[in-house]
Amino acid sequence: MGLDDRILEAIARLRWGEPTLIQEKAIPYVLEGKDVLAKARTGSGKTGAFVIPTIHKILEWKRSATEQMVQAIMLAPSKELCRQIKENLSQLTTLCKREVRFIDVSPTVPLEAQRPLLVDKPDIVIGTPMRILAHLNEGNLMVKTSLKMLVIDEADLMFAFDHVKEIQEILK
Ligand SMILES: Nc1ncnc2c1ncn2[C@@H]1O[C@H](COP(=O)(O)OP(=O)(O)OP(=O)(O)O)[C@@H](O)[C@H]1O
Repeated sequence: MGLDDRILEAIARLRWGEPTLIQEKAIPYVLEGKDVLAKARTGSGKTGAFVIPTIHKILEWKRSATEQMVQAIMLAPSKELCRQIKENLSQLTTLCKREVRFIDVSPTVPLEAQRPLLVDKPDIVIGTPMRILAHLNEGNLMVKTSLKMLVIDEADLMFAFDHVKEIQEILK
């Protein structure tokens, strides 16, 4: 797939021998910059299917970047799912920690406590739709000119639990 060596080494350390089917199918499209809508059963490696190409793209963009910016937002419907994405990112960025920075702004602490974390403009911000929207509205998170990637994890749950309005607001 032409992935960055630091990602491949992290994958090797996790002892993930082969990509899962969803990873094999989805990753090349994400790398090409296409919009991807993917569906697979629980435990099939969906998180890796979006986390791996996001890390690769950020490493690629950073080679020519002149300033630090928020480039990707990952939305999940609960703080537990946000934590899962963050753990996956931690595992897969062990060899490029300095280059790829991320924070989880799910509602585990008050909004105000997260403001200083966003000042540094991490490359990836993970959060629930409501919390991401609150940071956008407060001006803590500014992505209008920098955002390159938006991930909606568990999209079926997101829409079932009526996060549609928040997601539409975020997209504006
Ligand atoms: N290529 C791979 N090879 C081996 N194990 C993998 C691979 N990709 C992911 N895994 C492992 O498989 C497990 C399930 O992955 P993951 O949580 O991404 O699945 P999921 O499809 O997102 O599940 P859910 O629908 O519950 O969110 C995790 O323990 C993860 O570390």
